[in-house]
Amino acid sequence: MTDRNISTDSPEKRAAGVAAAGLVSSGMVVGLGTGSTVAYTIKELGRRVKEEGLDILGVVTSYQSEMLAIDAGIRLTTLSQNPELDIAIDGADQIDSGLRAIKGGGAAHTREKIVSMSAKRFVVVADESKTSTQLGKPVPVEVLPFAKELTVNKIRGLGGEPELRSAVKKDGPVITDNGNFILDVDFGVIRDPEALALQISAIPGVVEHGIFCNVDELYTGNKDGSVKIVSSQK
Ligand SMILES: O=C[C@H](O)[C@H](O)[C@H](O)COP(=O)(O)O
Repeated sequence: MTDRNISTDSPEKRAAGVAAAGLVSSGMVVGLGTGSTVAYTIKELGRRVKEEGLDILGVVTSYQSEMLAIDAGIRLTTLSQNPELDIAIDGADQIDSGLRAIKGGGAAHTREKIVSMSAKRFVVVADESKTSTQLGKPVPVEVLPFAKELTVNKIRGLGGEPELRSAVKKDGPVITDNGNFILDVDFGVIRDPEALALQISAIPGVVEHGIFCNVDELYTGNKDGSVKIVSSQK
């Protein structure tokens, strides 16, 4: 389990998050992801708004990124007002050598996917621990509470072992920002992420899963402050 605390300092996450903020310039509409790595991007964008007069609009992906962006002084807009974003920047829980990612460790992947798919360019920021040759972490799947039993059975039919995500400081399940449940599904090593993504999406009651096949660039931060940039071959 990675540290999700946005107050704990991490040089690797900071290096990646701050470097990716450098892709943003005045006039852009920017998708602001969720989590402890992109929190550095949001804070850096806020610093540039205050100190350099950077003029941007942000579209948030969760209550967490909304609160951070407001604290940072970033003006916000909505997808209804700005359906096409110039760039979206976000973290990941795992990312493979083909830039396929698993997201949703913070249960925000549904809005994150909508925002990333609305952007001309989708950049993931991560520390080295997130990179892997193949995906194999549990896949978060947001499901309608009404459909829990059906989705659990159908996911088992795909070879996955689902576990209802429990809340830490509340009795019972995690309730997402959209009012739904999260199933964390262990599929073992995922040999064909694109195919699995389509199969999960086809289950009635699934709102969205955490497999992302639309990453354009990956910024990986290292402890020495250096950042490795990899672009998709698409
Ligand atoms: O739901 C949460 C998101 O997908 C996060 O972007 C992901 O879990 C990575 O978070 P962190 O940067 O804190 O590891």
